[in-house]
Amino acid sequence: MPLPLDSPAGAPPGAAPAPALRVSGLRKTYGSREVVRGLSLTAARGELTAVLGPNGAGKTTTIECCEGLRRPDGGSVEVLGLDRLQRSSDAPLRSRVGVMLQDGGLPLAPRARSVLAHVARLHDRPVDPGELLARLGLTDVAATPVRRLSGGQRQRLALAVALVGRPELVFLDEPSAGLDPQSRLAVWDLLRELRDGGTSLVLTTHLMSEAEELADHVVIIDAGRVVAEGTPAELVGPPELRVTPPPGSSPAALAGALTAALASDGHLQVRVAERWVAVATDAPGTTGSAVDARTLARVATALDDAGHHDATVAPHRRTLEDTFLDLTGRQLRGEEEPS
Ligand SMILES: Nc1ncnc2c1ncn2[C@@H]1O[C@H](COP(=O)(O)OP(=O)(O)OP(=O)(O)O)[C@@H](O)[C@H]1O
Repeated sequence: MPLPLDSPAGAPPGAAPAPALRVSGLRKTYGSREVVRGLSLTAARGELTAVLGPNGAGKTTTIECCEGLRRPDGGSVEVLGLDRLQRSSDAPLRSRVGVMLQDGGLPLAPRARSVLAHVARLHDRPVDPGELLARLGLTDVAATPVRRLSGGQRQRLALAVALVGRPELVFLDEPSAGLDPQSRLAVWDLLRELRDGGTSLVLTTHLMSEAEELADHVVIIDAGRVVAEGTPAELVGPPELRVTPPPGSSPAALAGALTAALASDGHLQVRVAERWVAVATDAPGTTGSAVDARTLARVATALDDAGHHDATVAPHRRTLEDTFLDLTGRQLRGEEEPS
């Protein structure tokens, strides 16, 4: 059932509005520990921006500074063109920005329907609460007190609360954490629909699949700093072949042979990893997720010519996980990926 979630309230007419969010040189210290260390990012209007990073990277702290819930120790935060650090911005932003907190932040005693209806009444042009509950699969528990809802149901109610005022910009902190795969896909569909209707969304996640599936722009953070940003395709890079030497042989010798044999092709890059050699191609037209047949044939011939008949060659579709590993030497994931 499509919901009239598009055309956010109060979107300014005319050209070139300020970005949805602009963070510059953000710093936040807890005690003597600086957990956000000069972080800068921009989220464009009408796009879904994902702030991706491992547990403890500083995602929640950053987003809470953007929501006005935490005061940074340094830097600036501009939300929909307004200085978020000025108290005078609180009132104008309240109706234009939706916030979904990581722990839900919901009152526990009232029924789910009453919570949403109450928030709807605070807005000029709310989405119909009943439709929103239905869309998020909460109709059956509409009369249930919040304290009796499951974790996933509370999570979806918190999302409904963030969306009911038809905000121009929505901040979502780990929106699909704790959801079963079916609910997660329903939430993803809703977020895509909002984005397609012109709403700006900024979400934090440590699920690389969530960032890859949903985001127009991904900002990867680690230890309080931005380590890379771009579209998922830019960050993931071209597809590659993984050439693995037989057990006991080092990939370095294989990489040397492949580098020499493929040097004449400026589109092929050879990179040695711990257990394999990666060959990537950025030849024009390589936009798919698989290495083309010509590159595969070139690599096979190069291996034969160099006498490495026992190496195995397999295509590898890179993910943001690979990018994070390349950048930091560590794994990104800490939670199960959706099936
Ligand atoms: N109120 C606080 N007081 C002290 N330390 C804090 C506080 N809030 C967060 N931290 C610490 O700051 C660091 C960054 O936390 P933050 O919650 O911002 O990271 P995160 O990337 O959102 O992690 P997660 O994915 O686990 O939520 C962590 O080491 C955390 O323990």
